[in-house]
Amino acid sequence: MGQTREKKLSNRNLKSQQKQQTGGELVPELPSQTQPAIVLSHIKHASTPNGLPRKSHRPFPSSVKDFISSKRVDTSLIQVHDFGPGKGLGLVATRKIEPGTLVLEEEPVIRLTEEEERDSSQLHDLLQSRYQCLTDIDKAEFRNLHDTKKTDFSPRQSIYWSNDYNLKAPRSQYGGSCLGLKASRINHSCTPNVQFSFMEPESLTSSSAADPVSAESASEGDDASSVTSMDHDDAGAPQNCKNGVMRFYAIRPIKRGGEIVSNYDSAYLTSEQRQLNQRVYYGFQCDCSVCRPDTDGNAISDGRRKKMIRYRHMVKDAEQRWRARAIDAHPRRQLEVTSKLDSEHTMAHAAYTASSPNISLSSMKPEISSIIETLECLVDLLKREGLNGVELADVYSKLAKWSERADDMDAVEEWLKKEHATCIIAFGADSRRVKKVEERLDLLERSDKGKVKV
Ligand SMILES: C[S@@+](CC[C@H](N)C(=O)[O-])C[C@H]1O[C@@H](n2cnc3c(N)ncnc32)[C@H](O)[C@@H]1O
Repeated sequence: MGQTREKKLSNRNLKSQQKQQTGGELVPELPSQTQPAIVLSHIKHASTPNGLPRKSHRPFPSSVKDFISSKRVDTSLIQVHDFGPGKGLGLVATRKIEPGTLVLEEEPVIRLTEEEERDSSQLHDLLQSRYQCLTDIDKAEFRNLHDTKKTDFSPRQSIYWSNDYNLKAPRSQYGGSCLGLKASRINHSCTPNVQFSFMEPESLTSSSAADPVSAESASEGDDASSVTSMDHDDAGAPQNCKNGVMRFYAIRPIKRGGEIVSNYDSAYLTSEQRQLNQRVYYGFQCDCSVCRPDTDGNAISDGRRKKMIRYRHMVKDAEQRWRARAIDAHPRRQLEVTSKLDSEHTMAHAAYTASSPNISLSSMKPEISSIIETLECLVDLLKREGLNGVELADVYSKLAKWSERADDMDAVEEWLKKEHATCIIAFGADSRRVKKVEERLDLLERSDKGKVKV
């Protein structure tokens, strides 16, 4: 059934969607080096390491160490390559890598919570003290990392902000950022072939060692975030093992010698917007296949991205209208299957029920169908752009939610299954997001595809 529907969806005429209204954001943007690079001077690299960067000798907190060793990441899959002046070092595949392969997993050597990041007066001292805790080998590796020479910052901070990954997510208790010595060598592409995710340390000790939902899905329809594409587990407080684990899963086939690339920014930007961000924040000009100006690839991709942005706005607007109506009509009576597990968002997800006196399903059906079609078009565009990671998973999640609103429980199951398959590839079968989708599928099964009363 899935195949047939998928085919049907991808053949839909996109034109009708273009006429619809626009709105806000959908997917939280990806890993990011968030601080602006004001001036870029010549970047001096460490001499090219032979093979992978040296293994960190920093003692891992035990649960992190056990977790990482239990994953058996094949560290021979990637090696450092020098791309020369400008781009500098990067990671390349030593052999063909299939989607769903865990390409890199490491504990960040430095982690800052959002609260720590906020206090700029303390940041210099804080980073200095975190740096001082590193082993001599890690200190040397840190000093050799790429430095965009951010003029407003001390040298340590400049290196940190040139290489950190943003961990902000709507439901993350800690947020902030982190820096991994190996992950820092991953270059950017607007069509990434790996998906970044992050596991808070407490999730590593639980039986379902897991990670979180993406910032996008964590907000379930609250598309305001622009922090993209993370799997983020944030329950409980980091105590003994405070740094968590960074993971990068292949989301597209990577050929032998192919570069490992992640997206530093949102996928929902035109090439002009991306280039501006890259210049201002990261100090480079991307020359990936969809960025090279005056090429067919660039023009086609830009056309798709513009539609993606518009459709995402349409969905966000519809979500806001839905919530406003649902909360007015019936604040707490029912949770949707697709969001039942997001207890924090109970109010926000209170939705239409047949018993609701103020909303009639029939009056909303045309709007619901239109949003479902818009989301289906978004799936098609994301696939054409090769954006097979969190962006795709998040749109499947929304399709399940809107299908439930349409009372089409067969479709809910179908979309949840697609989200499940996508998340296994992008975040790993043991990820928290995969577990959450499995719980939703179980719930659906148990409720015999009916709605679940709270
Ligand atoms: C996190 S570092 C990545 C590793 C870095 N190339 C190195 O030598 O360590 C980010 C920096 O790498 C360079 N970079 C990353 N992606 C690039 C791309 N697609 N094209 C050109 N330079 C890139 C930029 O200088 C950017 O500020």
